[in-house]
Amino acid sequence: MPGITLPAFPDNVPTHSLPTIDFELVKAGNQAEIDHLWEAAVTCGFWYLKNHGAEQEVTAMFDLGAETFALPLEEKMKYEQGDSGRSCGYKKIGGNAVDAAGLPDMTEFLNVTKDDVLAFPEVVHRTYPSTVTAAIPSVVHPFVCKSIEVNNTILRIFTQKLGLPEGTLEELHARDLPSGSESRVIRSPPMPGKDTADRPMIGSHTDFGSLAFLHNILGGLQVLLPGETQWAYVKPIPGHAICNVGDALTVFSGGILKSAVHRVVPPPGAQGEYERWSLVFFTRPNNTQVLRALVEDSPVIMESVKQYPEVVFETGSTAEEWFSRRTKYQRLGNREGSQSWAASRGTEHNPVAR
Ligand SMILES: O=C(O)CCC(=O)C(=O)O
Ligand SMILES: [Fe+2]
Repeated sequence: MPGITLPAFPDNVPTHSLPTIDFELVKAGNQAEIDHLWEAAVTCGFWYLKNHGAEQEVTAMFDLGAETFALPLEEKMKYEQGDSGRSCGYKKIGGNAVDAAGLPDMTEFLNVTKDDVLAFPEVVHRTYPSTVTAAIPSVVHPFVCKSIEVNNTILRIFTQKLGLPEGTLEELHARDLPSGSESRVIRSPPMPGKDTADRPMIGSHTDFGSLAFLHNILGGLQVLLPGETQWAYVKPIPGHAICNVGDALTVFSGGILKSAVHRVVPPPGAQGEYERWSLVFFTRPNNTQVLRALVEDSPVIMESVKQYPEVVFETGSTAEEWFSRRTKYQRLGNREGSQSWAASRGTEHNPVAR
């Protein structure tokens, strides 16, 4: 729970030493830091981001999450995301599978779309619990705007580094066009002494969209970096966000940007005695954008695609269809066997993304 003293992250578990990028330097155009960011994105697909300037907005979102998750389950269920493939709204603990066998997840989610927040009080996709509605202007809107600023700065750099015409990735993630971009607050109950491999709380996955701007307090996030076979934790560092590349950027870039597989397991050591909270802003492409490598727009991407003849970068899916399919088949309400898990997969099978 935010605001109380928590045990330290243990020093005897395998932990990634991810690169740390200074957002202030990146924003100011510091070439060495921009190169550092690029290196992280094309190797690990994960990095820490410091000096992002969103601390206050993050704290306010955690408070809103605590207020909302404290509502009676019956009230929260009035805003359930449902089985149609729509992500926005509430997801109860156990609503999703974490593996092909259909083991239920151990997290509750509150997903609020960028479109509903920016258009408020107009409703674009759906309504939310009263706590959220009351806080959209003062809490959710500032968090969404800060997150968009951070992620769009990164997209601008990727556009340049990929040799794409100016504005390309920013236009594919337009602030004012409908998309699956959303903020997510996550809470998991304490799980003391659980064997981590047996009991993921969020199953192994690649992110469905383009970029995640993640804030977590306790450990539990584990990443399988490209080319590695051993899971290792990402240790939360106060004031540092964790950023990662999702499937859509891997596809647009013809495999240059890496969408790494990750999962959430119970917090390690004494941290397992506590509730785990995290907050994410996901930037996802415009709904109508087809997910395919941008080969016509960049010789660098064209070359990359040629290097991976076994990988299909023509998904034949719009961003909306991709997102909806993955969301839908994770839901236990849609489960018909292990093929449902397979239907929820993105680039996890893809040797470039791994
Ligand atoms: O809670 C975390 O640390 C990660 C959550 C995550 O990977 C997701 O929601 O996609
Ligand atoms: Fe994720």
